[in-house]
Amino acid sequence: MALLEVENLTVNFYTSEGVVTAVDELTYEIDRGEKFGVVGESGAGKSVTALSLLRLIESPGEIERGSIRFRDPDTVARLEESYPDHVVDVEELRNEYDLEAVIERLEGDDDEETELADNHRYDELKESLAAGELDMRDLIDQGHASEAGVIGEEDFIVYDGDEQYVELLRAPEAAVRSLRGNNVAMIFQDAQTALNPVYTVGEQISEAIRHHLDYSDEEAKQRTIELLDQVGIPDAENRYTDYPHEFSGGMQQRAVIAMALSCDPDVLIADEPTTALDVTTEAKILDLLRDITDEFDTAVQLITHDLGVVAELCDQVMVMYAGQPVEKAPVEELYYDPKHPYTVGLMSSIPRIGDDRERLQTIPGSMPDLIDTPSGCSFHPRCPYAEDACKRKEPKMVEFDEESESRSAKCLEYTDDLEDGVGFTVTVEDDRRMNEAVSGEHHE
Ligand SMILES: Nc1ncnc2c1ncn2[C@@H]1O[C@H](COP(=O)(O)OP(=O)(O)OP(=O)(O)O)[C@@H](O)[C@H]1O
Repeated sequence: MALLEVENLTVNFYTSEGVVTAVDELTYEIDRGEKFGVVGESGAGKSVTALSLLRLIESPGEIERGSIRFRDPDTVARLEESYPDHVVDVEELRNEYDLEAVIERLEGDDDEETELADNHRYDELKESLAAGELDMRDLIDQGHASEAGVIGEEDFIVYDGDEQYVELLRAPEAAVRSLRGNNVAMIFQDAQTALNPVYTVGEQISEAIRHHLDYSDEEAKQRTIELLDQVGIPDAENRYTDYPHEFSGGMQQRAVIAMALSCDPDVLIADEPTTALDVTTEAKILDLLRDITDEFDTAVQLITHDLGVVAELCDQVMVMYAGQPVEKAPVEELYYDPKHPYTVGLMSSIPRIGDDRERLQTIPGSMPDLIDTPSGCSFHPRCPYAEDACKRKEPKMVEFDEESESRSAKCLEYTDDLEDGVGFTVTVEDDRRMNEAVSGEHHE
């Protein structure tokens, strides 16, 4: 069972120009220890997704709906001790409530103005119920059980038989704060903004350790020195008292990684962790991230616009476009056999390490306006293979049986809705892997 499950996550920003849907019904999961890459151009919704996991979306942004479930038995037990009145037993609710009656309660609350009526969710629920596909768990996870008053708005610890998890989106703020750092930590692209220039690097890491763990000053210092050593800071004991400006860019990023790992989180979110670094340092930092997160069995959600970086670190990839995933696959399968034209476009723009040529090709056009996303497939205005159907029909995420279960892509090609189909070919030479990916004749 996955450690982290994100389901139908939708995040809007209410701007003066209109409502920006930055993340749109996003679903994915990450296993314990898995290295999960999230790739896409600027504006795809990668950072908003990451900030949602930490519940750090600020006004005018709002997490509109969805579920973010964190399944770690120790964490469930820890939080249950502090929040014994926020526990839900799904089995009891199944016995107590009739699903149809719960849905009727929602209808009873409804007037024409409500969102539920607006987006036909109520009808969808009824259809799923009629098809025998709806369970109390769905109503809980989709937020309807709390809307209908079946559970409290902050009932976030869920037991269902042997399963147990915390629902981040219903957790009280103090519980979320205890998850941040302890369970889900984040490193940002720019180490300089993460490190405070007026404190020594060592003090800052020690402070993070003391804040989360019950360590004395001396213990925290020893742990910091160990960590600095582990992330490859030479002469860690003496460098403990250095200020951030006395560290090189690569060393600063190593220190930030040490700080993020100091409390042994289950998930580390790394948002473009190597963008500010030169190519050689980037490779070293990615190696370090892989080794050290393997050692601690930490799951990583790596956010980047660069498929080359994903190849260095990740097992699984999700390609995002305009707030939605367009393709998910194990990393090797994605590189050797990409399914979505956007993925192919991204691959074409991977520069080869040591190659000073300009990027081979870039995808023409830019990310659409997220206030008024294009009809049908949101990638169609930029897609070299777009047909009329792509303007009209929104593709579904199609799972592929023939390979691994975790492969899927969102293109009309895979529901046989295209007349000519997508015509790219990808050639990859073994020793050069995906850096030689070449898209078909359509990308001139
Ligand atoms: N504070 C905000 N106010 C309004 N819109 C926002 C805000 N933050 C993000 N957005 C919207 O959300 C979209 C997705 O942003 P996000 O930062 O997640 O993209 P990204 O894929 O991480 O891109 P980048 O690589 O540039 O960080 C943006 O295009 C923007 O329209």
